[in-house]
Amino acid sequence: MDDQTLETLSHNCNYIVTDHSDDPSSNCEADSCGAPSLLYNSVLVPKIDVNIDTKFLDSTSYQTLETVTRVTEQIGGYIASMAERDVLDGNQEMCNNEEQIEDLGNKVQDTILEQIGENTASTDESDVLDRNQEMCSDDEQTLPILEKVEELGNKVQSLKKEHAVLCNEVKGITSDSFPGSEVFRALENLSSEHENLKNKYHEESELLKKKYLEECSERKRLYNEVIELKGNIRVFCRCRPLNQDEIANGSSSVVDFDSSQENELQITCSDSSKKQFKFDHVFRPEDNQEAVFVQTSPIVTSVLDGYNVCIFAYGQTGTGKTFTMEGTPENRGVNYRTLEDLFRISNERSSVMKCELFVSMLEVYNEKIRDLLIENSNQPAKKLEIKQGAEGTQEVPGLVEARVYGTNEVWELLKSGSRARAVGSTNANELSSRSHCLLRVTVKGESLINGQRTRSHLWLVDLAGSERVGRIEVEGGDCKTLMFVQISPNTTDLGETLCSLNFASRVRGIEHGPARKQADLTDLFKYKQMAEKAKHDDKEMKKLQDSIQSLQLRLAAREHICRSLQEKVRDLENQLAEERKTRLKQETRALAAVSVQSHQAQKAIAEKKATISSFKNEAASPKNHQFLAPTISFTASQGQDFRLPPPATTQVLQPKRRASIATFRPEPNSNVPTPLNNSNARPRTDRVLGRQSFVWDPQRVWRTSRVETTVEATPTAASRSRKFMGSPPTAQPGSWKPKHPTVIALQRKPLIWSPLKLRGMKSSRRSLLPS
Ligand SMILES: Nc1ncnc2c1ncn2[C@@H]1O[C@H](COP(=O)(O)OP(=O)(O)OP(=O)(O)O)[C@@H](O)[C@H]1O
Repeated sequence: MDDQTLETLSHNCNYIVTDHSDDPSSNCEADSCGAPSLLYNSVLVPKIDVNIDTKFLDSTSYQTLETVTRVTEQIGGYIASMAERDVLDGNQEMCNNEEQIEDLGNKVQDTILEQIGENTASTDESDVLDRNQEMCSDDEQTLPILEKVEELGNKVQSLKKEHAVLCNEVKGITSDSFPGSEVFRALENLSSEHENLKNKYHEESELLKKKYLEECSERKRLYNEVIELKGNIRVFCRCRPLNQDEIANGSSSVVDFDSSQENELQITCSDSSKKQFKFDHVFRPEDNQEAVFVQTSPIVTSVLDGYNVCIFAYGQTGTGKTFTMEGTPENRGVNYRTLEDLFRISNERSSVMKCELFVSMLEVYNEKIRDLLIENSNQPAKKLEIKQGAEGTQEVPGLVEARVYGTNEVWELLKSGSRARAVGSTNANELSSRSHCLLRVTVKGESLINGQRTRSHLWLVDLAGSERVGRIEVEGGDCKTLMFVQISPNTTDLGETLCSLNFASRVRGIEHGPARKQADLTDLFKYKQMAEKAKHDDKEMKKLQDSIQSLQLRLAAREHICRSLQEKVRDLENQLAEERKTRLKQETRALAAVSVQSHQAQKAIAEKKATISSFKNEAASPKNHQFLAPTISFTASQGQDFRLPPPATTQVLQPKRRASIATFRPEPNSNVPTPLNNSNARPRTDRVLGRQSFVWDPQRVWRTSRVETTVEATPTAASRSRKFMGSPPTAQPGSWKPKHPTVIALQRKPLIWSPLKLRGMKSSRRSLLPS
């Protein structure tokens, strides 16, 4: 193929090779030219787009292109088939295919070139030229075909290289790289082993956690014990050096430190006598701030353990209280070092404890409290007061609490507090001598292991000059206290030095109760309030229950009374009814008896009359006139008159009525008060009647007695209730026998008229009633 032909072809053909290997989204979809790209087992087979403008190709070239497409498809097919097979086989296949691909690539290249060459040869030159001209006018951008072919060749080469690399990679992949059933089993074993280990680890970690907590509390306890053994009030004495002026004035020191006697000092008095003082630690003039803090820090650690701590400096003006507590930027004092230490320890414990630090600063001057951080918070001045908080702690409500995160911030706060302190007076030194400066550090801690919360305070106090303070009250509180007694060695300050040392010795002798660990009091207070409320509610409930119980008892008693009253009413009503019945019966029977007797009497009288008339007739004869028949008059209840012979007394025969008498009889062995055994209701003895009667007291009857009738009580009533004593015990209806003498007499002895009896009546009161 000559250059011209190639040039012509380059103008007529547009043959673009596009590499899609960077496109991760490419997949097995074939494009318009049928060149597939494959993604298999993370091996990206690059997709080749061969875009040839077919309008410039004849049928042969077109066939060639088809061949190329087919070949490409074959390559894709090989790769696809390789993908479908086992990787091991695929690996081998890949190696075999490598050569095939190479051959095919060469074949494709040759075929294209050959076909293009043939095509060029067979094409009419003039036609090609025409087309070339057309192409030039249509598309100036078309690349020469040779370049394209070369490019394609390069691509094929680079693909080969890539393929070779991939093959090597595939070779590296052995069957062991793929999970077989054994691998799965091993994995399962591993996973179960892992699970067991996890559980074991969890158990062990729980155990360790528990042990850790125990150890922590033990450490705290022991630490606290050590502090307590040292004394909850510890007194350190610090003597400042003689200053330049004093040295210049030739002043000498009155304080002696005996190196053999640690923690002791001697004061040479004006009379040359020596006074010895002993403290928990004695700092000499040459001891620096660091040495002071080494002794101070153990007590500071207690704050993080949840204990309240108070460190204060006491002493004459100019003895170094402020120097010890605040210090200078070069020689920082206890305040700064304490906070530094708190941050350090809280950071060390950060994995087990969450700590928040807050700082407040106040000044007590002329018995007024001034918030020294108020200037920072742009808040108006408030009247602050010390109040007794929950659990007896001293609180200052409304005091600014600044959260601090680091020592730099603390230093800034301390400086601004000191500035605020100085603002109040034109003479800062004068003010500092008269006022107390208090720095409060609040530590809020929360254990990340058991969630226990603590809230403790560290008070760092720089007191006013001791000579200005009338009296200091050290109260039996629950915090660990450290006092710095500051002294001057100067002879001129001897008096004040002795005063301070004496006071400090007394303070050291104070027996302080054991410090208590401070829980977060806000929660505690809340719970305490709730507990108190619950207690109060319990009490109220108990009271209510008691009153309900007593009301129930009263109600039951009243119900009982009511029931017994109802019972009594019923009994009395029954008794009354029975009595009425009995009385009615008695009267009826008595009347019936009287009527029978009167009837018999009438009959007898009629007989007697007949006898008498016959007797009269007999008597009419002279021999019989010696006897005078008497006249008898007798009045019966039925209105019949029985005339008795004079001078006999006429008596009206009436059925006698007898009222029932109710008596109260005590139950045998009964303590129930009755009219008989109750002196208030004792019955009067009716001597005339020979019976007992009583004064009726309805109330007593209802309350105490049982109503009983005497003999006259009805049998039914008696049988119903044993209250009716004296009634016939076996009385049955109809078998009852009257006891009324008249009735008995009338029943038993029928009145039979006899003149013989009339004779006996002359001298006595005549009666038809049996004696
Ligand atoms: N141990 C010391 N070493 C070096 N200098 C000291 C020491 N103690 C105190 N001073 C210095 O003595 C001076 C007075 O100290 P400072 O102001 O702390 O006394 P103070 O007791 O706080 O007085 P005031 O009661 O008036 O506030 C300061 O200049 C301070 O630097």
